[in-house]
Amino acid sequence: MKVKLAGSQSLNGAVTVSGAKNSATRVLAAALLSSGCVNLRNFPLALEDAKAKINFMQELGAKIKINEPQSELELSVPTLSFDGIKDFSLPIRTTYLLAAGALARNGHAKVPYPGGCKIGSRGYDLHMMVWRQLGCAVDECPEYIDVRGRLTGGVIDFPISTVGGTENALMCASVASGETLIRNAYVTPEISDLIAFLREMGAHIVQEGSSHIRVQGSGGLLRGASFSIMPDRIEALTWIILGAVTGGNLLVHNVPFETMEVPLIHLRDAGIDLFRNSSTVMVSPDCIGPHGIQPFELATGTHPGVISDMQSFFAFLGFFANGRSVVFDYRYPERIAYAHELEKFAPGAIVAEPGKITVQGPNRLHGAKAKSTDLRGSMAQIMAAICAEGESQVDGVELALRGYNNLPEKLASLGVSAQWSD
Ligand SMILES: CC(=O)N[C@H]1[C@@H](OP(=O)(O)OP(=O)(O)OC[C@H]2O[C@@H](n3ccc(=O)[nH]c3=O)[C@H](O)[C@@H]2O)O[C@H](CO)[C@@H](O)[C@@H]1O
Ligand SMILES: C=C(OP(=O)(O)O)C(=O)O
Repeated sequence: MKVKLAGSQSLNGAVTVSGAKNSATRVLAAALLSSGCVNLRNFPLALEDAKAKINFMQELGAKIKINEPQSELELSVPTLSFDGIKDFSLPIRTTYLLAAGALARNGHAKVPYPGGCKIGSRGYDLHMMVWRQLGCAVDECPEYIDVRGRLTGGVIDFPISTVGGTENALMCASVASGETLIRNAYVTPEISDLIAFLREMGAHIVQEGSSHIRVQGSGGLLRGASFSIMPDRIEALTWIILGAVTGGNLLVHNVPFETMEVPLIHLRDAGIDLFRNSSTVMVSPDCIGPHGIQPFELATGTHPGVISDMQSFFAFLGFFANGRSVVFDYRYPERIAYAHELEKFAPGAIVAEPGKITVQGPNRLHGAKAKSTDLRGSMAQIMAAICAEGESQVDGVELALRGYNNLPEKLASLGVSAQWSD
């Protein structure tokens, strides 16, 4: 899929941040742990990743009713089995979270190999460790990972901060029999959302300080629940940065400020001062200080810092800064393919080396034809195309649609002229 955009556009009007991809896709899988009915609100139904997971879960046996106008879905799971699955190619990352529900019911899961964005080495050994530590046998078959056994409490000690590993451990431990201790757990805002949902379903999860979690397993399925997905901090940051550089008057609603303090401090240091109340921010030319956008240097890493998924938006912001900005990424040093495509809008402005992106500003961006390489990179290219002088085309934008709910509709409502086509 591609998008053609007329350049030099500003964003005007109001936009509401949708439910977070990195919470919704996890909570959806966690709903498989319930023997009752689960109602999910503020659910980003248009996300490609959500749609792919919903389809796969329906093939497994989940009954899912979608209420599109209300952004809600209702789910119940009379039976759950991998036996009828013919095609195990699932393009999303969090396939491993489909295991817990099946293990709790049948003691057996066939987990599609994890997909997701190609942003560097993305192992799955820690997931196998989780299942093994909780008493299961794991076998890497050609098409899927075979996991078999009765989930039993144990100790899981993560050697690194892992989002997916912590999520998998929490879900498996919640339905295991006995107690599980998760050491060096990594609790992001989206994982706090997952914990809140698991607790709504009756899970006994106690956080001991910031990195130990103790779970008293239920030894079986959990109860039904109703839950509202938290707003997406990455989407919120995207709108704020795009609004700041395009010079329109943009009101962004449903901003989870408490989850993005550090990224906002970096924006303030770069000369972008925001007018905000508890969950809304006004972005307009008045936000930019008298000396324009200031060059900056930052490193992405773990929360509460700037996370790797925000890297491309800061690189994009560097285009407009009065000098040289540097963005380091220690978690995904290979996440630079997009930068070569982004540079097409300002040839010579970006130097991308593993772990380090240098952007020389300020630039007037020119219309270009770019190719999406990953979700956040694709979005940064769309942002550049909106700002550039002249027409641009960004190919492969289904990658951006993996993580931006109703993106074409939201851009159109803000006055951005764009043609989306296959
Ligand atoms: C800690 C961190 O920054 N996590 C990011 C990671 O989450 P995601 O959940 O994809 O990855 P993890 O947080 O689990 O993994 C972090 C690191 O550990 C490695 N790893 C992970 C699991 C495993 O079994 N073996 C293994 O070696 C990965 O290759 C990666 O380098 O990518 C997502 C998509 O960009 C981001 O939203 C997350 O913020
Ligand atoms: C890379 C991302 O997601 P995933 O882990 O689903 O590939 C992302 O959200 O930027």
